[in-house]
Amino acid sequence: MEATALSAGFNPLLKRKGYKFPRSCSLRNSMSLVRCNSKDLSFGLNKRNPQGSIAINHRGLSFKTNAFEQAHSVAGDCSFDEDTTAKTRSHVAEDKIGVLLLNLGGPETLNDVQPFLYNLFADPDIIRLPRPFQFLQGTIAKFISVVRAPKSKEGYAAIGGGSPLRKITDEQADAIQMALQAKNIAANVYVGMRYWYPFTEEAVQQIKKDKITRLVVLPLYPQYSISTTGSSIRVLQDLFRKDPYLAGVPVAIIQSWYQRRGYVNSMADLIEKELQNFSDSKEVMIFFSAHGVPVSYVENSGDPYQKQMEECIDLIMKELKARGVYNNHILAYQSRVGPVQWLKPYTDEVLVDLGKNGVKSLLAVPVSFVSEHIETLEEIDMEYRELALESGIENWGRVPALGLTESFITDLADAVIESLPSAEAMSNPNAVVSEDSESSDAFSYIVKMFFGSILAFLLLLSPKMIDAFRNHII
Ligand SMILES: C=CC1=C(C)c2cc3[nH]c(cc4nc(cc5[nH]c(cc1n2)c(C)c5CCC(=O)O)C(CCC(=O)O)=C4C)c(C)c3C=C
Ligand SMILES: [Fe+2]
Repeated sequence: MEATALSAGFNPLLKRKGYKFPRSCSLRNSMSLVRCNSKDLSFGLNKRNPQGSIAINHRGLSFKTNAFEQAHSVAGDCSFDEDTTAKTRSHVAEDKIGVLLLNLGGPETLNDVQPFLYNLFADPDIIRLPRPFQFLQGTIAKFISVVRAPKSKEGYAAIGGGSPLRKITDEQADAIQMALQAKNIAANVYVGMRYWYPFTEEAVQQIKKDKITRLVVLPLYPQYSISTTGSSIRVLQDLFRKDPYLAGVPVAIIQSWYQRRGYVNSMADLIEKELQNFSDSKEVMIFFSAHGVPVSYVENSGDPYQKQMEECIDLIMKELKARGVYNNHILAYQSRVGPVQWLKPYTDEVLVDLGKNGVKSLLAVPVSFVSEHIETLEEIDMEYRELALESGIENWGRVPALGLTESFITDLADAVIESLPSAEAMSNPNAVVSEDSESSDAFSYIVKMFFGSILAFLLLLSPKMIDAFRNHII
């Protein structure tokens, strides 16, 4: 896991601070620190419960923890040194802790689809225009969102008329809050979406209202990409810099967590379980399908997404091998949009090739996201399944998203706890992004803007471009 304080975290490539955290921590907090509704919580130390276990039941979810086990080590991999443990303890005692889950957001009704797409394409981390053309971002976003909306609406209509992302993320927030309570950490867990309600701005307002004094930011993307975690953190940075209260709140950002044991093991559990549904389980091709990003992100902007994705798959496969599962596997990228090159190989092309090459059984594993969403429920379950069956694959399976899997939620709670001591206030709230010297030449700027606008509109209106945005299905 990489956790960085807010001031260090916004450009992981340039400003990595080099924090190193253990995979688990030892906590010696008093149980009296647990604050929650007594109906939801029971614990005690008596003859019937000599381990001092704590059971929490809340909205149908339940967690158990062992107070004594916690007192020594949560998972036993390794533990914080005395100093870090003492710091964690003092934060828990003195601070009002908040956890902000960052996610993408999704349209809840078909009427939301076009404005949701507008928000997405208006994000300069999604459509990255050269500086002289950035004033066109809103217009281009409007244009693409209108062109793409009908196709997108079909997809959302096929999964029940809207994205399930808000509901699932709220449930994950509740579950993480309870898992933290089970580990003697009282925290408020907030959800901040990038492109739809509840927006990150709303969550941040609530954090301020609640007078949170220490914040952990946990993006719900296992791997870091400029287009996902990077984009959300940029928004957060702007909000924190502008506000004197927030600028002083110590913040820790967990940039990526695909390498955590709890995550890797939970993924391996799901894959192992799903393999059992095949009669020829040893012959099944494990097909990891990740959301793509344009190649330029990786090659020109240093996006670590592809490297992290490959490492993530290696870790999961190593874990499976350690369990005696030796299936073949492959990684491909799905969901490309627009006319540029995306990370290869493309999921649809690989499925066709595998079918041609005689693969008969295939287990699809969505790996870049931890909730069910349009790309698992529509793109994988419907479109790719159909394509695979047409291409000669006879047995198809799909691993569910991690969602509320207990071992996974518990591990995220551990990640939060481990990052608490590293939280730091923004060190330089007045820092402003330096102006590009290019724009100082006013005349050349105006000329570029004028011809740029004409060129951009000609390009955008070309039939090839319209088709690329309309038909590359997400
Ligand atoms: C790690 C996950 C994701 C990456 C990386 C990512 C990059 C990325 N996405 C688009 C364009 C679209 N994404 C859309 C939906 C969508 N994207 C992700 C995740 C990642 N995106 C999720 C989980 C979702 C679904 C949300 C939901 O409603 O359930 C869409 C809209 C869907 C559609 O039109 O059909 C678009 C468009 C780009 C351009 C990009 C990288 C630059
Ligand atoms: Fe996306």
